[in-house]
Amino acid sequence: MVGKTLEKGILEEYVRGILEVIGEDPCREGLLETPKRVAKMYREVFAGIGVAPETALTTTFDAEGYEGMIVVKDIDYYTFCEHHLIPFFGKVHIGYIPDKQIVGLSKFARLVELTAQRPQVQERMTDQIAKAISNVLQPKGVMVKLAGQHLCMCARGVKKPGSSTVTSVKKGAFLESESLVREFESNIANS
Ligand SMILES: Nc1nc2c(ncn2[C@@H]2O[C@H](COP(=O)(O)OP(=O)(O)OP(=O)(O)O)[C@@H](O)[C@H]2O)c(=O)[nH]1
Ligand SMILES: [Zn+2]
Repeated sequence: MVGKTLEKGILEEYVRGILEVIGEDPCREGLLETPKRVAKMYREVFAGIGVAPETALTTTFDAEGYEGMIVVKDIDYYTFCEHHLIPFFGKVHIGYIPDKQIVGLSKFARLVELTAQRPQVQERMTDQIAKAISNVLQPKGVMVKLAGQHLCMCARGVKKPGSSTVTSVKKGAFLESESLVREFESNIANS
């Protein structure tokens, strides 16, 4: 984890260095506390590095024969693009069909948070969420969809603020049944 591998003060020094090389004066009043704040922020937003996504999925219950689809949608996420270290953010939608186990609903939001707390690409984050659910619950099927706005495409570079990226991963029954995919899509479209 970030806090463990970085000696105290090193991150602050690096941030001060960046301020210097971009032509700023790290000693001016407005920037004096900035290295400390940025170091604190990095410890917070990258706290998931080295932590297995599966660890978010505690508190499982017996499915008690429930055979329907469970959809948790519109889970907000904010993460950092690993190419530019600026945010991308959006919504996660998760659907699964349990076999023997279900999980506490809030744990999906915890799973999303944990996968977001590391430098990411949207495809990998989608995959990590689907794999963790698959590994822990061994459901009949799972589908995960992410919508993302990448500041590296909006605020710099190609500068296309309206663009968004959609990624999805299907496992098990969702790979075999178009109607399950349609049910998932219609659940996330309707509120
Ligand atoms: N597939 C994928 N690409 C991403 C993601 N986040 C950022 N990228 C892309 O990563 C690429 C990095 O391209 P490079 O050519 O190495 O970097 P760059 O010169 O800064 O590229 P531009 O963004 O085109 O200015 C860019 O095309 C980004 O749009 C992501 O989550 N998934
Ligand atoms: Zn980027």
